[in-house]
Amino acid sequence: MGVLALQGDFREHLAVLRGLGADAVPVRRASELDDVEGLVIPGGESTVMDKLSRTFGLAEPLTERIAAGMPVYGTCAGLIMLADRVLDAIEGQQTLGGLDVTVRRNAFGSQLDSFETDLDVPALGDPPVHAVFIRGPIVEAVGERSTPFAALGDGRVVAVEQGNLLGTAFHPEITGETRFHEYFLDKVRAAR
Ligand SMILES: NC(=O)CC[C@H](N)C(=O)O
Repeated sequence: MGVLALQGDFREHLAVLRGLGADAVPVRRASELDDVEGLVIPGGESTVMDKLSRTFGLAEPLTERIAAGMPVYGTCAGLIMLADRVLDAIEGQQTLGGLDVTVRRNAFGSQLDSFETDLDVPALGDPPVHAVFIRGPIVEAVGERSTPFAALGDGRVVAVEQGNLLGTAFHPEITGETRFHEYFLDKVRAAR
């Protein structure tokens, strides 16, 4: 398992994955990407992650691996990196793409930039997920190829799935929640 380690909270993801028994390694260059079967893209700042991934020559191989079916789980900025379309992006911001969704960056406005809530995630069962949003995005439009995975009480989509891709607008890696990573590791095993 790889965790994209250019920027953001990659250490937290490595810790959760290792706690689940996965052989998890940081990925900072294209040669390291060749060695992994699945990848987590952490939370952080999507604009910075975008620039660094292009500077370090990772953007192209990442896009190719995603298109070839590598399982990828993106949290928050990682979800933005996976989205095919981004609203409120900065000028010139690019994404890796793959997820047929439109996300809006920093969607919760200044007062609610960060908040926590209990979220029902049908695919994960009980109990509800304690979800922490930190200047998180929202999924404004779910395209034909992707499916909502979780929504807020008002119906706004905050997690999506599309084949081997999974994205959450919040951060399970910082709350002791392991079910998303377990669900994702199952995808990685199934893709072998
Ligand atoms: N916690 C996060 O990952 C924040 C995402 C950040 N606001 C962005 O646009 O990339």
